[in-house]
Amino acid sequence: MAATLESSAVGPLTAHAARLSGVHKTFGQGDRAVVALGGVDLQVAPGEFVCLLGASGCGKTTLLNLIAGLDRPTAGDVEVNSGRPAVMFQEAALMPWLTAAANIELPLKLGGIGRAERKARTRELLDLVRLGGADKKRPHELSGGMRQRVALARALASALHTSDDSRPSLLLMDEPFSALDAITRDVLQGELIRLWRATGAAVVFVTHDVREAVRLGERVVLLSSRPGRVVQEWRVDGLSGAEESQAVDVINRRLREVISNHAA
Ligand SMILES: Nc1ncnc2c1ncn2[C@@H]1O[C@H](COP(=O)(O)OP(=O)(O)OP(=O)(O)O)[C@@H](O)[C@H]1O
Repeated sequence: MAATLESSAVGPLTAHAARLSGVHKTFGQGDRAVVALGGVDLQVAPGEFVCLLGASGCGKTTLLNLIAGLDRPTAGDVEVNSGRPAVMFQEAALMPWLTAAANIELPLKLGGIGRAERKARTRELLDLVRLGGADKKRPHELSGGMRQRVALARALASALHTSDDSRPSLLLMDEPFSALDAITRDVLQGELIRLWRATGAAVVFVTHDVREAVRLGERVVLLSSRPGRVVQEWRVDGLSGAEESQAVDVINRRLREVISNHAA
């Protein structure tokens, strides 16, 4: 993929879309302090697809918020070498009064892109997420899966078109498919892989579903709970069907160990 090949030309100092070094995050103070992250080191290469996996409450969302610049670490460094990262959440969070097309167009408008280019890019993105015929519909007229497609197109609009072209795009996804039924989730996972290949954006995808992490990611990063730390990583790209099932078993076992250690 082009973005992967280009990464070697970027040079060692900038060969990452995001880099976290010794990141700590504590909420509150004194007796009530919650150490959400206790020293996280993580690098995401340009164009890489990384899945963050962990039990509920282990700090996945906190980590994503830090990369997005929505919050600051208590200690450590978060470096992001991309345009403004785009974020996609579990709920589509669309503007209810705007059509599907207008929701996708909004970040382009806010990014100061001219009307003709905006319309053309929106049309391309609608086609990319296979919603060409639903452009004039408002969110309440769409199914949950369609709303997530609009949210995906909007995130891509924001990641790809407000970023300075010399820097890689970064898409941050917080359990974006977890509220969907199994069939719609399966379809959208396939779409996401297709879009990721087509755009070359780096993706950090948060999930607590091991199967989803292995299917989507090139790398799966397991976090421990309270404090959240990187426990183990696996490369999971290019696996055959049987190897993929094996990886799911191994990672599931390790996830259960991490959860039971925490509970003990
Ligand atoms: N603003 C906040 N104030 C206080 N505590 C917080 C705040 N945000 C998160 N926490 C705590 O930090 C820890 C990590 O939360 P976070 O939402 O990042 O976990 P998560 O892994 O995303 O969870 P889930 O999978 O359930 O969404 C939790 O113990 C949570 O209660």
